[in-house]
Amino acid sequence: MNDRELLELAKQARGHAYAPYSGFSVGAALLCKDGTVFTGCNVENASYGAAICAERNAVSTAVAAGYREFDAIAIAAEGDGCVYPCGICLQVMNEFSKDMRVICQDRESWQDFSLKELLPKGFDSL
Ligand SMILES: O=c1ccn([C@H]2C[C@H](O)[C@@H](CO)O2)c(=O)[nH]1
Ligand SMILES: [Zn+2]
Repeated sequence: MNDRELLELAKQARGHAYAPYSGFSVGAALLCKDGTVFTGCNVENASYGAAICAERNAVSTAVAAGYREFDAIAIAAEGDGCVYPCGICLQVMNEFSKDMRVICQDRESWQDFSLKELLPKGFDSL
């Protein structure tokens, strides 16, 4: 699974987004170290604070299936330009795979970051 293919799965997942309040649909595709892929979309709620981002949805789905080691996550958001994961999602990724990569759609292409680059000093109580 290369970055382009992973991003394509993120775009497909974006089609399932439930975002009637923000109107901002996001999809994510999470590549596990063994090659398994989990996807997620943002799911909003009438109680706005109950919304979950696409990235955390994908990570939670993977963890619930017994996967905790991730290689990369691709993110496809609405509109033009690069959308980076929010701080909470970065922190959640940091919990499981500090060395993972973050691939953000940017128009017809993408940008590739390390998680460390986007969250240089994540909280860790261990
Ligand atoms: O990286 C991001 C940024 C935002 N959102 C969602 C949360 C909310 O539903 C909507 C607007 O912030 O987009 C994501 O899923 N991922
Ligand atoms: Zn988030």
